[in-house]
Amino acid sequence: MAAAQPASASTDPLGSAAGPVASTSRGPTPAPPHLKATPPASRAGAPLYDPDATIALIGMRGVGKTTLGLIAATSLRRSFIDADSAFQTLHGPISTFVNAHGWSAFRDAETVILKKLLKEHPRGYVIACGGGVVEREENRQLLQRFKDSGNPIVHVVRDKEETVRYLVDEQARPSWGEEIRHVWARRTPYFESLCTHTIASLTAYPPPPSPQFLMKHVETAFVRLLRSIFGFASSHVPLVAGPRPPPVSGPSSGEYGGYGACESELGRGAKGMRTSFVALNFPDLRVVSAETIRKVAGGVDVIELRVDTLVEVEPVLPFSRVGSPAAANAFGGDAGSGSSTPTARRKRIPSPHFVTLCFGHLRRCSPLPILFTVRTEKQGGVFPDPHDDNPELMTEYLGLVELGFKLGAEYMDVELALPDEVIQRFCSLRGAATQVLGADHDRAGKWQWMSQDVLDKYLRAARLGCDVIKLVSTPTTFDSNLELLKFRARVDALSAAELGTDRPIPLLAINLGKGGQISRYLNPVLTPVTHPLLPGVAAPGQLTYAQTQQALFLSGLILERTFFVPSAAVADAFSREALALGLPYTFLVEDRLAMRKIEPNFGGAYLGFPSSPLPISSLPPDDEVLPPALASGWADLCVPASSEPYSYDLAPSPLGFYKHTNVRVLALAEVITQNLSPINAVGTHTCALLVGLRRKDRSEVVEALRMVGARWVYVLACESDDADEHAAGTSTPSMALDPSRPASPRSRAPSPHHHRNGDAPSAASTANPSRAETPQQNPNASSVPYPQHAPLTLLPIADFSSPRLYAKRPPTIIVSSDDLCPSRFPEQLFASPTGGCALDLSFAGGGGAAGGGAATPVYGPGAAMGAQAPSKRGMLSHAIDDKRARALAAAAGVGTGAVHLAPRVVIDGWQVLGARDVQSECERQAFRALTGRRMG
Ligand SMILES: Nc1ncnc2c1ncn2[C@@H]1O[C@H](COP(=O)(O)OP(=O)(O)O)[C@@H](O)[C@H]1O
Ligand SMILES: O=C(O)C1=C[C@@H](OP(=O)(O)O)[C@@H](O)[C@H](O)C1
Repeated sequence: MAAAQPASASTDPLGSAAGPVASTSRGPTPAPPHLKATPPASRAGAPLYDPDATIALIGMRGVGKTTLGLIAATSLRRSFIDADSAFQTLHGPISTFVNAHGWSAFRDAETVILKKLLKEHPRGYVIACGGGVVEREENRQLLQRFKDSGNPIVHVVRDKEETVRYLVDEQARPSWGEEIRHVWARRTPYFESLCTHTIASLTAYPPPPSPQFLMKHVETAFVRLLRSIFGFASSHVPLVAGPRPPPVSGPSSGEYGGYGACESELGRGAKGMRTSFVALNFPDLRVVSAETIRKVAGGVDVIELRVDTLVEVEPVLPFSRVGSPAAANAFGGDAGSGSSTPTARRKRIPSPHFVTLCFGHLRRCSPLPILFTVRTEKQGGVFPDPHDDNPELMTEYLGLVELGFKLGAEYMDVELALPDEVIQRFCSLRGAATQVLGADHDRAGKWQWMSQDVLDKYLRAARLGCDVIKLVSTPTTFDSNLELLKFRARVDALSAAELGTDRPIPLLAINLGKGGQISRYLNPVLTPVTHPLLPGVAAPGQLTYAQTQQALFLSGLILERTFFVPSAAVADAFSREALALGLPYTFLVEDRLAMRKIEPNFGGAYLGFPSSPLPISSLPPDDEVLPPALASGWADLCVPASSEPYSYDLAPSPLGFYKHTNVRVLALAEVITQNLSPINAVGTHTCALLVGLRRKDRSEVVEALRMVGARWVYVLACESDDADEHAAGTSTPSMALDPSRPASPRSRAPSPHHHRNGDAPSAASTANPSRAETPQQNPNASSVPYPQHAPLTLLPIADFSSPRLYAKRPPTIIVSSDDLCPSRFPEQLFASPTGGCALDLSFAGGGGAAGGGAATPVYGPGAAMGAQAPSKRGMLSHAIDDKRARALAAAAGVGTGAVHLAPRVVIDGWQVLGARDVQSECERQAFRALTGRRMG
């Protein structure tokens, strides 16, 4: 196989030949000659891809293209083709073919197949290409044309060492007859330049109890990326008052209950419109624990990945100048200076591979949207300033910024010092997935906030298409902070004609340093904050989230609130959390709803375990009932309906109206999603079984299953509800719950008084995700993910032996309670070869099983509180234990005994969850719904 040459290292990552780029130091400059002029960028929001466009996956051997391709196809409800399998169908095993005919013949045949696949399946498919497909110029051209005709190409990236280890052990694929690292080095530039998107294929860490969950996090991240680039969902945070986009949700997205951000429709009342992000400046994110990331992100809406502060360490090759002064420098002075031989050195600029893995790790650890920032030195960052006489550095810089778009960062920082054309070009890359935050920093303290110059900066950024504008100055006097406030008022008063855009562009404006701290906490849009666990502040004057909240409280901009919770344990855990976040909130265990009448600072009430939820028929008629409560018929959380941003002059309305929801429905959906392995991602064939549930549990679980996207639900020995009666009355064997038909007789549109201050109607904005899906972009598309009205069909059965139960695929979701369970669970119920999620509500639970899934109460209130839910093992978990014991005994060749395995030992893909898992997730959801902040 001839070694093809990689794309020239000087190729412009924005798509044309490299050339000198104007220095960023002189502010906006004419376009560098090599950057094609682009028409003014349209605003973010429109997807760049047809909703049905076929996706191609490329990447090295063994990185997970086939595995992820299957997952994507299942989740997006498309067909999947593996190009290697297509080859084998035609020519037999690849190894045999290569051994008999050589690599060149293999590549010829591969080209024929690739051409055919890309030509014949431009829509509705996911195609995993062979790892060596980029070796041939002809194939690269085929892929380039495929990309040019509007198809996404995703580069799958896995840790280099891990992949090499895997490939060294792997015997099935034919040998290249060449060092793996050489092949890697040659192909990587091709993959990086051909792809439109990049996904980090990380392995779960710590290792999950079941191998089926090794790639659960990648599945969630990958499906999230695909859904955002096709415009099916968005995790952007509402930054200005007004209508909100539909929430992120849907099968396998793992993000039920609203946005990836901490915003929740209910909690917004207590939080107001202020948003913030935490600036992560760890040198190597890959080694930061998920727990640390969760803690530092407590309360904030967005996480910033500071790419310029990342430090990549690479091995020093034997022929490098070990021990030389240069090597010592490279180690920052603490290596190579003595007699010890250095084995690694710091790379000046992190590689795309390293940045991709850091980004993937962040995705693995947090559902929050990511702001991707490559800050240059001139703007207060660490990335060496790209100069016009250093085109290679400029190419690296622009390449790193472009990588953020490819990774699907929700927000991309683009420095306004770049020329117009470059900014517009970046804006044209964002599609629906990304918003551009144009940033400019006055490090020298020259700006006058009320000068025309500064206004012009804002107007230019708006004209170029930025979605958020960040202006940062260095104050010389305290008055500069007052000037900044006036500047904000001036911007707010701009007319559409002056702005040149159809909507206001959110402004993040702050002053640096101690003298500017007041401007930080008063800033309403995406205030950057730090955290004591970070290596240091990312910019002078940064405050912690808790400090900003305390300062806002002292300024009268956050009001004290009293919330009512069901137990002392919950009150204790929530109070500790509020204290850590600097919130002036009190949590009391009192007689629930009655308190809202007499407590002047009433912020909300949660009626979780051991309280009982309220039937919605008992709620005051003018209160608003949100979909999870409306559909299930039960409400377990309420907050004042008023959603004004809180302020000293806007009193809360304790005697006003209230909004009610059911956080248990959200928690059930979350627990089920997090505990289904990727291969069981909910699809058209997913079957669920409900056994022995009381009316309330049953209706909550059914609603959660509908949110998750389940289609077929068997119901055995459950208390009936209206739906059953309806089904019995019409003697239909199954009953499709039309999402447009409320499951409860109580159905009303929220009354107008709930939507003061230009807020979107909350029922619409928290509408059940399956209803809120918006695949309308192309109603004629042959395969549109997540049909808007995908019905959930209830299939009543009389007992476990009902032939109906075995007519379709075996259930992969089983929810049971011993209360009404008629008999023992037969083993054949667990026939799903890929296991499933067993939720036994009569079982306390082992604290979640999905390796870091949301149901794992290793942190937060669930862990602290220790649920007082049922302590015995329920019949469902017993049955799975017995099945495992029999399987183990059979494998060991001995008779079965009463072997009971620890709940976290999973040998067959079945994840057993209990009441405690649901309860701790309920509490996380409740904290978020009450306070508007995610727990840290
Ligand atoms: N991120 C990952 N974590 C754990 N295992 C992985 C990961 N990516 C791939 N694998 C495993 O490596 C093997 C090769 O994956 P595969 O999808 O066939 O790769 P490719 O199609 O890119 O050659 C499979 O057994 C897969 O489960
Ligand atoms: O790297 C390569 O040259 C190859 C990779 C394989 O695809 P996968 O990456 O899917 O294993 C397969 O096409 C063939 O063995 C050649």
